Amino acid sequence: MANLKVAILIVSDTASKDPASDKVVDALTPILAAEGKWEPPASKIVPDDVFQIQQSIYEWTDSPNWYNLILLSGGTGFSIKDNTPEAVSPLIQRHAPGLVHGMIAASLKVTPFAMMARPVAGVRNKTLIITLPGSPKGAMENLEAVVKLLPHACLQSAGANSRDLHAGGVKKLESEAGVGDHQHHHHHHNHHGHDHGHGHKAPKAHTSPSERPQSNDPSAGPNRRYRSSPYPMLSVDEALRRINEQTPEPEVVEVPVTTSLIGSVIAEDVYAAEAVPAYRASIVDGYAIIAPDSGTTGQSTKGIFPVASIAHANVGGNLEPLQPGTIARITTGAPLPPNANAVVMVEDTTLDSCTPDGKEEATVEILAEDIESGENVREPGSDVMLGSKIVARGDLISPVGGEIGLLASTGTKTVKVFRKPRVGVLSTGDELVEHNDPRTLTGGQIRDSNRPSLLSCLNSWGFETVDLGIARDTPASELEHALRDSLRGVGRASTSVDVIITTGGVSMGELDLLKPTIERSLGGTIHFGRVSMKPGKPTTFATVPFKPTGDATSSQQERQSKLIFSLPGNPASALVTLNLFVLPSLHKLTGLGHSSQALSSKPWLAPQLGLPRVAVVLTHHFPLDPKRTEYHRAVVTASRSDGRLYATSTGVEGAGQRSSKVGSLAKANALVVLRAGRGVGIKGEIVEALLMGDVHGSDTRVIC
Ligand SMILES: Nc1nc2c(c(=O)[nH]1)N[C@H]1C(S)=C(S)[C@@H](COP(=O)(O)OP(=O)(O)OC[C@H]3O[C@@H](n4cnc5c(N)ncnc54)[C@H](O)[C@@H]3O)O[C@H]1N2
Ligand code: MOO
Ligand SMILES: [Mg+2]
Repeated sequence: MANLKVAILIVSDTASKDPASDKVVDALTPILAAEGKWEPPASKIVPDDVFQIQQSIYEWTDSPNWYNLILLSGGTGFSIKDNTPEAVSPLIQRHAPGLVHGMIAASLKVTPFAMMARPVAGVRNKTLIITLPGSPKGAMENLEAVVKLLPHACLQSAGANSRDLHAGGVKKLESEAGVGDHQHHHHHHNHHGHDHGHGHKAPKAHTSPSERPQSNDPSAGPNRRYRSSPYPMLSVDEALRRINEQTPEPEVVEVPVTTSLIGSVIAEDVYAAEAVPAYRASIVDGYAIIAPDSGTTGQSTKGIFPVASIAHANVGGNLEPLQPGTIARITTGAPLPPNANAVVMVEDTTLDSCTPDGKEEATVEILAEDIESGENVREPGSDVMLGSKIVARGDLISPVGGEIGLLASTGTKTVKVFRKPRVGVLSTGDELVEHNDPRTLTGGQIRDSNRPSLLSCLNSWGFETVDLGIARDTPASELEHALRDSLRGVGRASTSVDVIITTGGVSMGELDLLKPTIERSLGGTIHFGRVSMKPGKPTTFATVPFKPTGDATSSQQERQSKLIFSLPGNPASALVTLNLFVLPSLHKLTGLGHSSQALSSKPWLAPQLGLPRVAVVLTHHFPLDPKRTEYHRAVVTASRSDGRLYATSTGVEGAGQRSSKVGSLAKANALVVLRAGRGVGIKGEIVEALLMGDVHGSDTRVIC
């Protein structure tokens, strides 16, 4: 069955100028067709340009419309302009040297020049990527050497679940993610022309700017940096989906019951080890009596009775059984004496006589006549039954105190919870100065406001944080070392962190080093590098492989891959994206959202993950961004007169909502979600908002 998708990328300056000159697509197509497993190939031609090669690969591996196999042809030789392996290697997550050996071995049987090829093969996401020589003959020989293995390799790379390969869901996902400049180039070229083979051209200096190949290698210098971002622009929904997909399942730890449990999620049902109350207890202050059994009629509880004994709440030891015709004074919570079966409130009695010394009650008159057996008595286990489930897997230990109270009341010593993630926060940039540095700022210096604002936000959510300080842009290795150290738990992070949050350095500047450092130096995978939102467009999310050190038990505590959220440097952008993207991931790591995951087709939107979403009424016009969804900072109040929530901007005029203005978040307790569009969100309109803080009531009429 032909259901595997293959794309061919021709890398050739010549063919990119004259598509008719390409012969490779026509040479490879029949070889694939003969296998009967491949759809007709998509193809595209790009010049020997790292940026364009990588952009094509991203489109075919990182979009919802991904391909099973990418074959690149050309640019694998030794000539100066041959840079296909350099473009492909950083994007490969798992290398496949066996395929490389297989291809070279096959070529060596034909020509010793095979040693001059520099092929690369491996997997990115679910896609197998293989580079082939640029000559049609060489490309055919190499493909033939491995073609039989490819369907199996591709299915395994895709998780061997071919059902979700290209089923209907793809189109749906695509339309959800389909924002911005994401394009497809699936046309098939049937052109003929001369060979654009590799390796035998005279080296040529790239003197004119347009000929300089672009590169994601920061050491290549500013004149070779990307001039448009290679990262597809995702919708917020697709970005959240990828974060959820990459966030590992939470780990289980056993911890003592203390107040530090607050914010933890229970990992294993807890059953009451003790009944509450453990004995028959009085609910009121009064007198324990022997009331007639229910059903018996005509027997009044009214009358004068001697007070035989006293039961206090803190009583120890055994109580004397109550004799018929007598009553026992008792306090709230105290155990009933044996034989007693009801308690009459002190308010329903009068003192009849005292002891001779005048200090004690001798007889008491009960005024109530219809007290029934069981009245004002808590039976053993009637609050919490012995062995009953008191908290369940997935329950959050809230700061309200109810769950901690239940655990404490039943004498629960330890509980199994999901380990809360440890989060490191790193600022990046040469311009940054500690916020409390006493010196006057000079030149382009900026006070580091992101670290304090992000750390305080994370702490308010109850996560353990590590202040990772500032990493300078120069030398570039400082950033790499800061990231490595915090993953390994050395330096400022004395224990390794689970999640790293960085700010700054993710956009298009020549010193914006986060993306290349993660991909090239840490071998990480960038799951997205741009999101169609305002603020926060260059928000970047990556995972980096992590090898735990130490013994087996400690390795159980460690995750195999760690998450990096590289947020934009602009202070408002950093704080908004922390709220929007990082919180749902931390919630999932904490064990939230599990129960609804099974029910929902969109687990990343489970109500327990991230900020609460509510409907608010706009109290004035809000300007809209024509292209990007805006997360407009606002104050939301609850009207006491109509019970609705009202949103007022923290500033719409001038720089009001500018990404550099962290003050747009001062006093804000909500992000109003304004879908891209023309004009304004109209006063009175109801829109979605994400609540960041407490909502207070308002007496004033907010909207007239
Ligand atoms: N040519 C383009 N330029 C920019 C684009 C674009 O698409 N094309 N995107 C813009 C957007 S949107 C944003 S947001 C910023 C993101 O910038 P970076 O993440 O690369 O951050 P930096 O360049 O390092 O810094 C930006 C800005 O923020 C200040 N900053 C950085 N760290 C801190 C901190 N810890 N505390 C306070 N302020 C900080 C920094 O000094 C800069 O002023 O890029 C646009 N450019
Ligand atoms: O996307 Mo940026 O955060 O607007 O300034
Ligand atoms: Mg920048």
